[in-house]
Amino acid sequence: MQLSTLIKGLDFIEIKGDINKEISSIAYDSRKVIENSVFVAISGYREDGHAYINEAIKKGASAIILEKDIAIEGNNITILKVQNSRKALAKISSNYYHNPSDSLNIVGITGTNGKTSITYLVKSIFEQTNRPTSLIGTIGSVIGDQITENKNTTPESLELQRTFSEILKYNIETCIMEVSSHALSLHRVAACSFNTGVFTNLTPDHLELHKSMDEYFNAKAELFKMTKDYNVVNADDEYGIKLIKRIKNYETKLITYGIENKADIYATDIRYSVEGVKYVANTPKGSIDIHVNIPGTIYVYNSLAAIACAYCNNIDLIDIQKGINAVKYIKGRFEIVPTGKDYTVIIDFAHTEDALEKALTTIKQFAKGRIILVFGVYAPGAESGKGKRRGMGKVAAKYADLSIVTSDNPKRDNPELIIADITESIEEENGDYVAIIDRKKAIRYAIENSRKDDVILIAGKGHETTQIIGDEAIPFNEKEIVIELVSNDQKTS
Ligand SMILES: CC(=O)N[C@H]1[C@@H](OP(=O)(O)OP(=O)(O)OC[C@H]2O[C@@H](n3ccc(=O)[nH]c3=O)[C@H](O)[C@@H]2O)O[C@H](CO)[C@@H](O)[C@@H]1O[C@H](C)C(=O)N[C@@H](C)C(=O)N[C@H](CCC(=O)O)C(=O)O
Repeated sequence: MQLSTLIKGLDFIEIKGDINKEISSIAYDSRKVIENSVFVAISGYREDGHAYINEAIKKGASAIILEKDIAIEGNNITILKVQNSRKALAKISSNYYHNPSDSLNIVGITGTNGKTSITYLVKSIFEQTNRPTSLIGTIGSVIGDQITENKNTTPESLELQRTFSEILKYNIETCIMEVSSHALSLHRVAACSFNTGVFTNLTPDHLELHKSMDEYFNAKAELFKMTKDYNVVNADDEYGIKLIKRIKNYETKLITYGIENKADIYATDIRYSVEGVKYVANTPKGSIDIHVNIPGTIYVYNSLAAIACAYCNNIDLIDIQKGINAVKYIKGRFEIVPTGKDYTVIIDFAHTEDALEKALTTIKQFAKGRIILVFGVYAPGAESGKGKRRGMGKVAAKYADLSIVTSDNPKRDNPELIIADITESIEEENGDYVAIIDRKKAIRYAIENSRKDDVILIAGKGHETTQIIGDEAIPFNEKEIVIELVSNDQKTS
């Protein structure tokens, strides 16, 4: 592609050199540069891409997009200075793949909780109408039968636009994707055209990046400026209410959902059991019985959000009903591990105070025995860390009969110190706990000490298949570990 075509629509501070040359590819990592690449220098959190410009040139980059004035070593290098390299990367990536998002029907889902589950529920509903549907999110990108793991929940713009173009090659028209607040703040979705935007809720998380709840909220709210057809918002969430006020005069139509407050799509006659939740969904097109195979109030909300998306896409109520019921489980999302024992083991991704409270109160709705909780807190490496650890400890003490406090992804933090912060708060609330640093040993302890009718909740890592200790990602598949440990448990059967 010619450089002039690639940079079409991009705002520059300065252009130096030839823009009519042919370029071979885009790279924002110097290690991925090939002959005639455009290298985009990004000022990151850990590294500054500007420090790698000369390395990129040595590897063959013939054009550089940058934000800072840097001494360039090389001849015939085109230099394009921009205000924001990440935004520029998004725009040129979209141009490179011929703006694929314009040809897709994209549903973008944001909020602290529920994003992954909603993507799976919406995909399943769409598929009842014989519309092949792709998915991009925490568990990976799903295109046809292929699942590709993603480094991030919402991939960097270059990978994202490439994925969109792959989806079109498969003749798939719909893409349901999770849009993280990081992606919005770091402009990964800057050049995307969204048809529907969904807001689930907002509770403290990722404050290491966003610094305050207001900043976190503002990041999420950006999505709703980028949608063409519908904005779908949870009317029961404090920040959902704030968002409704902010966007109600936007041209994009607003559809609300909820249980408590007045909403366009709402649930009545809710019935809970360990097998899931049943309720009546009321929509402007009529009412229908819904059976979600995953328990808890949170799944009433998640399925209502999915129903709202389906409503916005003109899908019949009967297909909505079938689509939701067809989802039997979602990897690492309140996933009941088949053990064949007289106790229950659940794996859930809950890694915030709010999500942990929701998971534990859901279990309270059906548990006949004790609740044994295995959890840790990942290391965000910022001030928010201690508050989060204490908050999660408090929730554990309130709802769990026994907490086994262990490591999550301690990364470079000292796991003993993380655990000490958690157990300090459990003690203050008179909770019962043991501390076991090694996560596998902690799970073993829970299994060995369980009794008939107990429910073991292993929280925090959900679908993840590694544990990050130091800088190393060690293989750690929680579901496989549970199955192995349970098969060694001779206590009950
Ligand atoms: C904190 C954060 O968000 N970091 C993201 C950020 O990395 P960074 O700014 O730290 O990059 P960096 O390592 O400092 O490098 C800066 C630049 O130098 C370049 N470089 C670096 C070394 C070199 O030899 N050559 C070179 O060119 C890098 O390629 C990069 O362009 O930009 C990268 C490219 O987009 C992301 O992959 C990376 O996500 C990291 C892996 C991450 O952990 N992100 C998490 C926090 C995140 O984004 N999470 C959300 C989900 C949240 C949720 O659960 O809702 C997500 O969407 O995944």
